[in-house]
Amino acid sequence: MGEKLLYDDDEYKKEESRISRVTVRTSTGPQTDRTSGSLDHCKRVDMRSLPYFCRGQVVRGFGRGSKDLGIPTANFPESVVDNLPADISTGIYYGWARVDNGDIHKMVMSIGWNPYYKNTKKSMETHVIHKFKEDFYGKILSVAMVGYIRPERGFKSLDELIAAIHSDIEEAKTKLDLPEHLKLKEHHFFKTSTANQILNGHRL
Ligand SMILES: Cc1cc2nc3c(=O)[nH]c(=O)nc-3n(C[C@H](O)[C@H](O)[C@H](O)COP(=O)(O)O)c2cc1C
Ligand SMILES: Nc1ncnc2c1ncn2[C@@H]1O[C@H](COP(=O)(O)OP(=O)(O)O)[C@@H](O)[C@H]1O
Repeated sequence: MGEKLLYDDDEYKKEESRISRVTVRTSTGPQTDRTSGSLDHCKRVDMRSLPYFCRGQVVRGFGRGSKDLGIPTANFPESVVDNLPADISTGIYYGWARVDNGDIHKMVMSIGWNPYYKNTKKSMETHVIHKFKEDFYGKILSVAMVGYIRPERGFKSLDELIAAIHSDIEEAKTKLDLPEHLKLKEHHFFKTSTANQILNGHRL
């Protein structure tokens, strides 16, 4: 299951044209890496490409999120990852998330190969900033990615990775309180039933 964007009406068309404008500018020159403060040849994400909306069923990952990091991350299936537009860069994003038709919560998401763990498969992993009573494998996760935080990085220790994720969570919490981000909680995307699904733009 790999649903991208689901709308029924004109909103859908408007949003679809915006999605097709998604761009990531890759700079060839040196620029400041916001997380380390060092000069680095890194991808600069054009914020105008966001928000990006997607939806899919939560599948099992390597089980490290809760065990190693104390930060559970819900994984999207391959079909969702493989259908990301090429111009959505890997890296760490923040936004809004909803499990099935539940409440909308703040979230942070990592897209890429988890350089610390040297994964061979690209993944999209969402930490929902909320304490759930139980796991939600198999449920439908809807996310609106609204802002970019930083590129993925390798770390010398697990503690450094954990500290970086906690700092991402704090940044997400603050940024998502901005009016332009708060209004996305009311977006039509979150009002559509998860039962009404479109797979990569085609109604199922
Ligand atoms: C906000 C956030 C930032 C992350 N940043 C990195 C990173 O910079 N480098 C990295 O290797 N993994 C990063 N990760 C991914 C974690 O390593 C990953 O979620 C963890 O390995 C759990 O994977 P699992 O769900 O497959 O068990 C990040 C995850 C989140 C939620
Ligand atoms: N706040 C949360 N954010 C994300 N997932 C959560 C949260 N609370 C519970 N979970 C559950 O934990 C799972 C992720 O745990 P994790 O240890 O990272 O395992 P996995 O590698 O299988 O994804 C999610 O799929 C979800 O069912």
